[in-house]
Amino acid sequence: MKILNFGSLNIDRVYRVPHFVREGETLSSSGYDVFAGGKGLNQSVALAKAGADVFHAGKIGPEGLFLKKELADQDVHTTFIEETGTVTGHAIIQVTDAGENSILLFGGANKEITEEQIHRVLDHFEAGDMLVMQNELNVLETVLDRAYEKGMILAFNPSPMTDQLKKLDLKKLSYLILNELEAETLMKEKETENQLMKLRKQAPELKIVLTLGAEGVIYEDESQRITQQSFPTEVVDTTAAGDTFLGYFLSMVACGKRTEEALRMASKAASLAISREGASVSIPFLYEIRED
Ligand SMILES: Nc1ncnc2c1ncn2[C@@H]1O[C@H](COP(=O)(O)OP(=O)(O)OP(=O)(O)O)[C@@H](O)[C@H]1O
Repeated sequence: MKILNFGSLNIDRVYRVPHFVREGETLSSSGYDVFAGGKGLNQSVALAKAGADVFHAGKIGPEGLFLKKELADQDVHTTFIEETGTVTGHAIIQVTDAGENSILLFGGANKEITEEQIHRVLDHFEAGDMLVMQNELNVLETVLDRAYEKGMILAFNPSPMTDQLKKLDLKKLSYLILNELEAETLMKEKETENQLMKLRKQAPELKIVLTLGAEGVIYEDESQRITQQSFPTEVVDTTAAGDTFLGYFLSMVACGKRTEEALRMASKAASLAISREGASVSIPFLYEIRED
């Protein structure tokens, strides 16, 4: 099965800080690094490192060419990444000594995807292929609709969460992969059980993957619920924990693994990513998480 990830490509500028900058405060950073990032890029890297045949579609500006190379180096197909004259999407990331992160995003070229590009890309995919999307492009619904019409399997990660997503038709999706905060905002509901109930009511056949940070993950479809505990680790940098989880989970699903196994592998991979600094560079390879 081919996986198309129509997603964001960002330059991550990571600053190490004692605490997040407060209103009116000028704070010195004790460290600075530049990484390839963006939820889209991270998820493509995770999918590829987990062994999937993944094609990334998106847009970059002139200073973002290295992002394409980084993806190609990880065996992600990059022919559907187009170049434009505007600034590449980028993120200013603060990472505290406690491993927490806060992120300021500028969409740049990620917000310039055209209808023509969508057509050009989707022409190369067919029924049974998987589409993965996050919420960092300007064209979410158009891509989802076209891919749905083609009979592709739709996996969506409502991140970052916006009001527009509350109107999304969840019935078209096969997989909804989200964290606690996203579930709370999307369903306007604090309790996990109520969130799941509301989601199921809106989309009875949806496969829900609700990640709960250190508490693990709940998977639910129309016939079963599976819970998977997280693998305890030293928290160094939580950036890309969710992206690592998603990439590993979907890659395992795409290659026919049982859901329990996919959840376990994804949790292990996310735990390892958290124990390392950075975003895409922290995502482990399959051999690192294979069980003896
Ligand atoms: N402290 C932790 N220890 C071990 N595993 C963790 C921890 N935090 C997260 N994980 C693993 O990563 C998965 C995804 O985490 P989480 O629910 O925080 O996603 P997220 O909020 O999308 O992540 P992020 O935005 O930080 O990338 C969890 O289901 C769990 O398996």
